[in-house]
Amino acid sequence: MTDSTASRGKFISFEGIDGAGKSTHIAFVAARVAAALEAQGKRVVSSREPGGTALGEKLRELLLHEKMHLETEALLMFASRREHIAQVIEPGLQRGDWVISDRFTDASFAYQGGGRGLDRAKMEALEQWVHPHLQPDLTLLFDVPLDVARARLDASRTLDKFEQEKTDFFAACRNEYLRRAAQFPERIVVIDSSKSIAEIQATLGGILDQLLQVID
Ligand SMILES: Nc1ncnc2c1ncn2[C@@H]1O[C@H](COP(=O)(O)OP(=O)(O)O)[C@@H](O)[C@H]1O
Ligand SMILES: Cc1cn([C@H]2C[C@H](O)[C@@H](COP(=O)(O)OP(=O)(O)O)O2)c(=O)[nH]c1=O
Repeated sequence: MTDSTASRGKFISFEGIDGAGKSTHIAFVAARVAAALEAQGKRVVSSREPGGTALGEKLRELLLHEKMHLETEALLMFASRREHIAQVIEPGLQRGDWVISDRFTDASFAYQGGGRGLDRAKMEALEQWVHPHLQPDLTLLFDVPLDVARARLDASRTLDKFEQEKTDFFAACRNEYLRRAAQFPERIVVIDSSKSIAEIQATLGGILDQLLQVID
């Protein structure tokens, strides 16, 4: 938990390697939470990283399409995040709204740390600098075997810079995500995303019911 005051909203992040099915489930979760919050006059704020603010979306465009030094990439991810926290996440949580973010810092550990090999100590320093007192209340980690993710990606869209990476890269990202899930089991819930969309939604419904009990 990030805060003990009753009126503060909750922060949920979505994570997983590209093609795991994360985007497919965000609208479902947002609608479910919004329906539960309506009676209190609270809202769901859906956002994403990199991005989520006007500046962050410009950084996203660069990050997803330009080649750059690994450390530049990590710094820009955290620059986008800093803006996102200041403009969207913290104000939303303080209003009592629930904030749902398509990716947060676990993605930097997975992609820049695991995938690209940036020293974990540097990632931890950035995390401490940018959000020393903020963590998601819940992180949903959509996990699938690499071949399943690749087949889904190839069938669904034109690939960006990250999505064009090779199997080894995604294997390292996935390992780092799973390492983080083992390190923070109270925050990160691993969802078996090789199941059908209906089965996954049933699992998500159960997880949300538990989290939503706190506002009943
Ligand atoms: N559980 C699932 N079973 C079958 N196909 C899925 C499942 N989840 C997602 N997909 C499909 O896989 C593709 C990639 O899903 P998406 O949600 O965009 O992944 P991500 O956001 O994790 O990159 C989409 O075409 C989506 O419809
Ligand atoms: C937030 C974040 C994203 N990324 C990468 C992961 C994704 O490949 C990409 C964009 O994420 P995403 O929005 O999930 O892509 P899409 O809209 O195509 O589903 O940015 C990082 O490398 N580090 C980060 O810190």
